[in-house]
Amino acid sequence: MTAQIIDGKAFAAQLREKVGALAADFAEKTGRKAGLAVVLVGDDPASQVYVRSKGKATIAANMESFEHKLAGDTTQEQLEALVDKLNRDPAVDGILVQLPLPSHLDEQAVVDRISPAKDVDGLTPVSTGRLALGLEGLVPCTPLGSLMLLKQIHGDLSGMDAVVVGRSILVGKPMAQLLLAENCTVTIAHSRTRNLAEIVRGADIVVAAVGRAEMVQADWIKQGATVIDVGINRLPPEEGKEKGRLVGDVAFGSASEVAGAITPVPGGVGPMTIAVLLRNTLVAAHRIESIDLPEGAL
Ligand SMILES: NC(=O)C1=CN([C@@H]2O[C@H](COP(=O)(O)OP(=O)(O)OC[C@H]3O[C@@H](n4cnc5c(N)ncnc54)[C@H](OP(=O)(O)O)[C@@H]3O)[C@@H](O)[C@H]2O)C=CC1
Ligand SMILES: Nc1nc(=O)c2c([nH]1)NC[C@@H]1CN(c3ccc(C(=O)N[C@@H](CCC(=O)O)C(=O)O)cc3)C=[N+]21
Repeated sequence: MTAQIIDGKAFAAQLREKVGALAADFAEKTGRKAGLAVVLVGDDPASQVYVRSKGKATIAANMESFEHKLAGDTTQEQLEALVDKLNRDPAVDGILVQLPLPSHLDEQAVVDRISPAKDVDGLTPVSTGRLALGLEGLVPCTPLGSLMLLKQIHGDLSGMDAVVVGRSILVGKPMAQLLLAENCTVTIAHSRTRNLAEIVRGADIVVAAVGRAEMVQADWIKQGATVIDVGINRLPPEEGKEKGRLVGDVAFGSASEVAGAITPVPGGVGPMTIAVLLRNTLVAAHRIESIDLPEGAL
């Protein structure tokens, strides 16, 4: 049996369509488009993939896109000054600072500076705290997009055993919170975990968010399990090619012989991240303007 390939690209296109229509209504009601500002410092490869896909999708969804590409040697003061400016800018409803930042910068200090009202990445202490408390708020895009895919496949996730590999503030931790809120029994694994293969083998749902090309092997996967591959890794280019292939954190070819359902890379979680980012920007814009979104619209 080969696994169902979860078509994140198609699901994301549907979500972007809905967001785009609601964004057009928003522009009509307020006389302005919802705006998303993206800040990229330096040249992290996964971030470059992200920026490229994002600008176009934002415009196509009837929103405004503001891109700020800063040099790798940008100072903490310069970056914080930009965040302050975006916080004050009435054309900006969402602020996303691409992570990781170059190592000389204090990531948490930059993130803490983002106005919680514009925190479309769900990374500020206010957003993470609200998620942990089960209060509504802006939820990190990749975990929320991954959850949408899981719910589409399974409906109710209650009682399922979920293993999240990775515990970053951007993916692993909020993913675990969302699965817990869906009544999964959640295990969070990381670089110090012993017997990783064995732990993953117990899972009905595996979320791999590590950043290591094809690390999760087929014989780690329980027969029929659902595998969500968050990883975006660029392999070294083959002979005569300029760019290497994009692969996930799961050995897709062999794992898809064992899994019940699996997301591909590309075409899985990545497009969902962008669609949810647009959704979050629209949600933030409505809150900023004190306008209700239609009930259950997104
Ligand atoms: N598809 C998408 O939309 C997105 C994709 N990504 C991609 O997802 C991946 C993860 O991103 P992110 O969470 O930000 O990465 P981070 O580097 O912040 O976190 C990686 C996590 O993996 C853990 N880890 C590292 N090595 C191992 C190992 N050998 N065994 C078990 N755990 C390990 C780390 O453990 P420890 O905490 O102990 O160091 C850490 O918790 C990257 O490839 C990134 O590019 C990210 C965001 C969105
Ligand atoms: N603050 C912050 N938030 C993030 O969400 C964030 C970040 N920083 N830093 C970088 C990572 C990476 N990331 C991706 C999102 C979508 C694709 C994506 O659309 N991928 C396409 C591939 C497109 C192509 O092939 O070029 C796909 O998987 O199908 C990739 C990568 C978000 N990240």
